[in-house]
Amino acid sequence: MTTTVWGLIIKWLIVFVLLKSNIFITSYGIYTISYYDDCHPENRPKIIVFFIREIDHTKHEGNKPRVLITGSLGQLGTGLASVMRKRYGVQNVFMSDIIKAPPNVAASGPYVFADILDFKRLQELIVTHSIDWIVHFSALLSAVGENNVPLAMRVNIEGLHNVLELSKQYKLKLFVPSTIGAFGPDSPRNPTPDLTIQRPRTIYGVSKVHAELMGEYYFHRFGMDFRSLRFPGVISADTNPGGGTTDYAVHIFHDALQTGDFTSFLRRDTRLPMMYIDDCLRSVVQFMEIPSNQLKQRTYNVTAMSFTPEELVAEVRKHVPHLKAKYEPDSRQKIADTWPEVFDDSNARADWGWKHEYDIKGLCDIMFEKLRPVYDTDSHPDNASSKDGKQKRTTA
Ligand SMILES: NC(=O)c1ccc[n+]([C@@H]2O[C@H](COP(=O)([O-])OP(=O)(O)OC[C@H]3O[C@@H](n4cnc5c(N)ncnc54)[C@H](O)[C@@H]3O)[C@@H](O)[C@H]2O)c1
Ligand SMILES: C[C@@H](O)[C@H](N)C(=O)O
Repeated sequence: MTTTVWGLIIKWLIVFVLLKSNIFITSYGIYTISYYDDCHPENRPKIIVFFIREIDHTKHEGNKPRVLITGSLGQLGTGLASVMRKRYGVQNVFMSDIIKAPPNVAASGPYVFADILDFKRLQELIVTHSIDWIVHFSALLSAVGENNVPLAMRVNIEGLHNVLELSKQYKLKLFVPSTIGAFGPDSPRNPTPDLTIQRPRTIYGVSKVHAELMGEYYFHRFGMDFRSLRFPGVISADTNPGGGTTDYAVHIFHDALQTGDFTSFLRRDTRLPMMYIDDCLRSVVQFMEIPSNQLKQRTYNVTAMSFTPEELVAEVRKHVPHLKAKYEPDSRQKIADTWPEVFDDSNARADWGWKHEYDIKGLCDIMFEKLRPVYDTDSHPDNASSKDGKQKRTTA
């Protein structure tokens, strides 16, 4: 007999022994199988992969997860959809939001309307498209939330309740990002660990602590696979920030290239944790693919660097030496003064191998590499985006 036939016989003998010994046929075993079912193939133990192949009932291309991203037209969603589509297949990742998608996004893969406050619509999408994971990005950020507290309560709190209930009902894996804004003036600020006092002073922060606690409750009470990462300020070139306290760290790059004049809305010495978007998106994918039993917590801090506006100006001047900078703190200063200065993400690094790639120098290099062509080649400064879809600065 050939080696292949012997291999098959040995494999089936192993399955037979496993079946006989009930290792995977208990209710726990079935749970384990469905759990591994939505893992990336590389992360699956080999025997279970083999066994799943025999009983696989999913119709998804290559057994990849089907993902719904809410609020996907914001700063983080478009990039995450692109990363996940490369990994899981274009047709397996559904972008959704309440605004009309720009042509480049509409042409890039499935995009659907979904108001996070509309439970039935979300339910319909989950059932129709056989969704396995939700990445819940819809939110009003810190500064915008303070300007419209009732709306922030609806979107950030009621919206969360909808995705929690649906994830429980349909046994989905749910990712909800949290933030440095989930801490407050009573938290240790340098460094801020995962587990400490959380008494935020913004509706945004309060809604994120609520999300962390509700998600962890659903995990312990119902076994729902809830996961959350607390992000620092995220800095991106391809998309604009959505109205947060850390937005100055994106504005500076556009201002340096557009006018050479930058006004920081935070004081020169306000230190905040930050991260380049590629690190942020990589952390989401890596974290979502870690087997559930390897996670010691459901909510982890992640970060890459911490700097002040003055330190960022110094680094940006290495690329644009003529940059003029002023510091005119506004209402966002009060928020920043209550947030962590340095984030302790040692648990994420130890438990699931989180590692950032971009420090402040790497961040500035990549931001200028991406944004220079946008400002150099486009002769229409009022256009919000260049021909390749890269965004010019549009927010105040
Ligand atoms: N960007 C950051 O620096 C940062 C840092 C920490 C955490 N986060 C979190 O990551 C997530 C994504 O952040 P972002 O920067 O992309 O936010 P963003 O403000 O850029 O985008 C939020 C999106 O939510 C959508 N939205 C608003 N109301 C909605 C509704 N009723 N139904 C559906 N969608 C609605 C908006 O249209 C928008 O596209 C948020 O939960 C945010 O709290 C972001
Ligand atoms: C830090 C983060 O949550 C967001 N960029 C904000 O400033 O609101």
